[in-house]
Amino acid sequence: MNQTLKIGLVSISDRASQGVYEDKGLPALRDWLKRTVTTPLEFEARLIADEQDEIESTLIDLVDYQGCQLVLTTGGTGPAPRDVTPEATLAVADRVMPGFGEQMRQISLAFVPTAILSRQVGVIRKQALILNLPGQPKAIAETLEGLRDADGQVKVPGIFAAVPYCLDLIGAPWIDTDPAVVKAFRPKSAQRPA
Ligand SMILES: Nc1ncnc2c1ncn2[C@@H]1O[C@H](COP(=O)(O)OP(=O)(O)OP(=O)(O)O)[C@@H](O)[C@H]1O
Ligand SMILES: Nc1nc2c(c(=O)[nH]1)N[C@H]1C(S)=C(S)[C@@H](COP(=O)(O)O)O[C@H]1N2
Repeated sequence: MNQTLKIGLVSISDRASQGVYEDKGLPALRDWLKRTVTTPLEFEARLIADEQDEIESTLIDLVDYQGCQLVLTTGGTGPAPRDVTPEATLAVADRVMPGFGEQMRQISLAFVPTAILSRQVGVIRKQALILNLPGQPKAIAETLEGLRDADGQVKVPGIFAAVPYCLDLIGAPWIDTDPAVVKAFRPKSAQRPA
């Protein structure tokens, strides 16, 4: 039996948190994960404003008190004065994982030239991997899943391909993915017999 992976989902948006528009971040994150991860999942979701203190306390609560092993944020990664998600994420980090931000910007350039405006970061805090995704709801699937050509061949791998092995290395529960969405990559030595 696979253990349940506990995932924190954080939508960071001034307007969605005030009810000016409907939040599409949390449903997009939840739907994508449900159709991709084939092992048991449990979610803790939060919708908050672009306030650095609130983002930091939410991340600390999800990791330290709720026991999440993976936390995905959406929103607040751009250059506008109220975009402070990367600062809050770095403030609670034990270690930075620069490859995630680099790869997300690389993937996103295949979709929009403004990809370089996202300052998104990936970090580890205690037992958890925390990843910032851009706020555009469509950017969630784009960055996690990557880009395919018309024949369905992967042109740019999404970052989620590296998440299962990263979770193994930090002691989180084993997860499997549907290869039709994302093929998880693990080195041979880390694979389980089929
Ligand atoms: N949680 C969300 N739900 C629905 N749409 C969103 C959400 N977050 C962002 N968007 C959409 O993506 C666009 C770009 O996102 P961005 O994070 O830059 O928003 P913003 O301009 O900082 O505003 P806000 O923080 O009020 O959402 C927004 O203008 C909005 O159309
Ligand atoms: N995959 C993807 N990445 C993207 C985008 C997008 O639409 N798709 N939008 C870009 C834009 S326009 C901005 S300003 C930055 C930061 O967005 P955020 O402030 O909503 O996090 O993400 C960028 N990265």
